Amino acid sequence: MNEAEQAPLMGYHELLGMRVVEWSGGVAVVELVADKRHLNRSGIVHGGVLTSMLDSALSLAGLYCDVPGHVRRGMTLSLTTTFIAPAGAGVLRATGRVRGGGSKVYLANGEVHDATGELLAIAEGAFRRRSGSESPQGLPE
Ligand SMILES: CC(C)(COP(=O)(O)OP(=O)(O)OC[C@H]1O[C@@H](n2cnc3c(N)ncnc32)[C@H](O)[C@@H]1OP(=O)(O)O)[C@@H](O)C(=O)NCCC(=O)NCCSC(=O)Cc1ccccc1
Repeated sequence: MNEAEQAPLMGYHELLGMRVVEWSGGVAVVELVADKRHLNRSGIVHGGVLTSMLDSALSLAGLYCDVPGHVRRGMTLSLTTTFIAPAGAGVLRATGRVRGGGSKVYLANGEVHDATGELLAIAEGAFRRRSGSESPQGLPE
């Protein structure tokens, strides 16, 4: 991915500080540098931050578009997150992979690791592509 492609994809990404750092057909990787704004009262990263990262990585894994100027859009139907270990401030990395599905609905799973490689959370979900976003060519932005 080039630098332009790493720009925040949407206002919510910008708000949380998420960046898409890898994206190809069936796989997406989202990173966030957690600081004190992402922590809960116990001083660990709020589970909603990890869930947001997983929602983005898993959904984007099924929305990769290989045509410049085109985009594929989708929505989350369900997402289940399991929190494995507490996360501190620092680099967090969520990876999502498409595991199956059809032209509209797809199933994905993935996980969040910290910079040491510790597994923090896992998730699986169901997602739906918008009409016109079924093929990798997508639609004009
Ligand atoms: C849509 C459906 C799953 C029903 O499906 P069907 O039986 O097929 O029903 P139907 O034939 O009536 O067509 C439905 C029409 O409804 C529209 N539309 C509805 N919702 C949205 C929407 N959110 N965004 C855009 N459009 C939406 C849409 O135009 C569609 O028409 P289309 O054919 O595409 O042009 C229903 O249960 C529902 O609305 N669930 C709520 C889903 C939801 O809000 N999820 C949470 C937010 S997702 C998120 O933030 C995570 C994320 C991060 C990064 C990247 C990507 C995602």
